[in-house]
Amino acid sequence: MIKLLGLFFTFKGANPWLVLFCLFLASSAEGLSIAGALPLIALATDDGNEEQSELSLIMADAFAWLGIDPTLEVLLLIIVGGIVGKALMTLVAMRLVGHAAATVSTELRRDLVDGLLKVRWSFFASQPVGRIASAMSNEATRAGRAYVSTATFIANTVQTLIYIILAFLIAWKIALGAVIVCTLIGIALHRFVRQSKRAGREQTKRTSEMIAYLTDGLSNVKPLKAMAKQAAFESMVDKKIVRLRRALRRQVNSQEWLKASQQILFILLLGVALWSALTFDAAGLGELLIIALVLVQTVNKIGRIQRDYQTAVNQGASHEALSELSTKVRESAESWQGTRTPAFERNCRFDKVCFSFGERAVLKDVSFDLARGSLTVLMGASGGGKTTITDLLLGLYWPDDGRILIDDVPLDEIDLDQWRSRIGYVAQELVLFHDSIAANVALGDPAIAEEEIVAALKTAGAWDFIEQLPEGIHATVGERGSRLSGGQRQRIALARALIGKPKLLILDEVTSALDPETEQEICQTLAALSEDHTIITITHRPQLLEIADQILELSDGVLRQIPAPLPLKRERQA
Ligand SMILES: Nc1ncnc2c1ncn2[C@@H]1O[C@H](COP(=O)(O)OP(=O)(O)OP(=O)(O)O)[C@@H](O)[C@H]1O
Repeated sequence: MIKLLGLFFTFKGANPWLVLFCLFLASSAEGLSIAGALPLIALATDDGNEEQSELSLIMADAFAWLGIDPTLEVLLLIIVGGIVGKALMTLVAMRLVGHAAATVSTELRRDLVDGLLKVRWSFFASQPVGRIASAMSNEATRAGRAYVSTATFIANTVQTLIYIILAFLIAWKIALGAVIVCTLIGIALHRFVRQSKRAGREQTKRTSEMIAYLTDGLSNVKPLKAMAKQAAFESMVDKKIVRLRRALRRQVNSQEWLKASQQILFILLLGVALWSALTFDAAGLGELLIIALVLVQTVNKIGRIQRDYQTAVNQGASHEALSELSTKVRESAESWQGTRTPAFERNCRFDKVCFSFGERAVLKDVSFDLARGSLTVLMGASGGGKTTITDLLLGLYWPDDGRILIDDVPLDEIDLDQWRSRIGYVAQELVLFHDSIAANVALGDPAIAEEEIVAALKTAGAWDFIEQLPEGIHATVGERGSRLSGGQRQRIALARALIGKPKLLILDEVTSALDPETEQEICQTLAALSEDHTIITITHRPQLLEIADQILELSDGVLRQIPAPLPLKRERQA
């Protein structure tokens, strides 16, 4: 709760003091209407002889000072005006809170996305994507609600404090008794608040687990359907749904138990108080009404504070979880000291590079050169470390030993953003966005013109099939590119890599899903591209080997060079 209060008072863009001021005005307006009710009760019950409360005396003085006669109409106007004023000022305050809450959710989401895009590559190996999806959707929304609940808690606390002051002025003994008994009841019922907090944490965790599992399942829906494994998947999802239901039930139970227990204990308190007043004091009707007013309002307001507190801590669990994830993301941020601009005029060199994943040594003293304008084919057994070499080249991992040099400048002295902006990359696992072909090629860069997209698609050998689509480059590719064939996806991914006119092209199995004819076309494209670009491609396909300037084979972490057949490029140049 302290964190939520801190958030309320320190969140940038919110206006907590203005909110508090509006709430203060709202409570004062309500106080005015209560003060107006006292003479009205006296008028209605004709109890002019009864002992006047402190507040009644203050009101009488105020009327005398203002020169107003406290007639029925004036008093009704004060009561109604006070309540209307309270409603309007509360509306202003809670609108401010609502806007701030929306900003809280937005900022948490932005903060998370910003952090995620800066995070070390290895972070993604340890986090299920669905966990992040859940944080972005469910947790951010609940965190915004937690802000509103905290504001409501503060609003009602302010109103209750002001009300208690008034209650003390009306009938201090009854007010004091009510505050003491309500506080004791509050302490006794605090276990329901703790339960709700635990249920909130559980709910956040279970929702996150369920979304993570569902996201993974839906990206594997084809094999699940193909092998009729939906039932097994469904039963796993169902288990997660049931766990979430349990957490939700616990939350509702604790909320309802608190409400019901408060109502029972408070009505008992009221009953005992009224019985005592009637039995021992023989109070008049007016006095009884005042006792009832003070008691009912005090117990209601104190009870409401506890329920608001309960809601805030329940929803605050999501804010807590999201903040923890954001901190983890920030702590995993990628950092580099390099500031030099990579020229890449001559070559890129691996110099005795060693790399391990934990105990597993993946690369042992790997050395090779990528000469500018050459095409290198990297081959070797599955799991041998080929992708790891390209990951090291991208600066996603760093060598345990040895160096990577760009024109003799160590990679760790180079600004990695600048280096990566010179690279075109096609990953082994092709995932396209559920968007148009154009958007998939431009990757959201508005500076890229349509003609450039078309040119890149033509170079990548994708134009033939796109031309036949009624919507052309504006056709949607479907979820993860599901409306396209594997080969069509590869060609779009190649166009995406080519669009930035990169100096270095890194292609991980870029022709694996192509028919021999298209592969031949792509090989010719790559051979032509390698006159201006440097290309390193991971493959096992013989066609690519035929056009390679250099063939490297990785076996047991050791790299060896295989003599390249007469390259087409050299043939053409001859
Ligand atoms: N994030 C990681 N954490 C731990 N081990 C990893 C990680 N990534 C890869 N490995 C391990 O490193 C080794 C090399 O993986 P890499 O992906 O480089 O192989 P590859 O030659 O590209 O394989 P393939 O041809 O099957 O794509 C594998 O044994 C793999 O299990």
